Amino acid sequence: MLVQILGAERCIEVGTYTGYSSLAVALVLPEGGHLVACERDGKVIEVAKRYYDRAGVSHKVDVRHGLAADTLKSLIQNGESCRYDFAFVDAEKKMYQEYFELLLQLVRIGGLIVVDNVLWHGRVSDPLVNDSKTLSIRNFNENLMKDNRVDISMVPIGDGMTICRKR
Ligand SMILES: C[S@@+](CC[C@H](N)C(=O)[O-])C[C@H]1O[C@@H](n2cnc3c(N)ncnc32)[C@H](O)[C@@H]1O
Repeated sequence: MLVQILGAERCIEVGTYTGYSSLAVALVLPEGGHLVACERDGKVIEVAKRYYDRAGVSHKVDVRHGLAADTLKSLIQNGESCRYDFAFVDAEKKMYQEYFELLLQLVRIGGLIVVDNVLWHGRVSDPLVNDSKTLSIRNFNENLMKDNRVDISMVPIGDGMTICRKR
């Protein structure tokens, strides 16, 4: 829905797994739309590709096998800064701040970066839970609150999702 409301044509997904959320994006992209799907696990990529084929959206999805941060850096190096409308982050939790910094370069002003699992099953608000993933997401959330490069809205449904709009 966010992709449709935004009229997005160029999107990025960080963490694709078997393709559920990327398929949701690809299905609402216009025919000439483009989704870069970042995934490190070759086996799940094969599953995702089967679903893209079955849904008739393979021509819209550019699957990049490898570490997502490397893929995002290569997009920046290829001159694609500010050329994306929408990004969805759903991969390695300890890397959220780094993904966000890279995506902030790739997304245009007014574009969205949507970050999944920001409540981390409630652990971020429990001071007794201090494992490394929880700390990373908690710090990421705290940084985002003070970040004047974006407007944010934390949506407390499911495992929590923060919508960030680049200023
Ligand atoms: C929660 S799943 C993604 C689910 C998917 N977005 C969906 O909703 O259908 C997270 C995925 O991120 C991938 N992943 C984790 N760390 C990664 C990294 N550093 N680079 C690329 N992919 C990564 C995992 O292999 C896994 O498939």
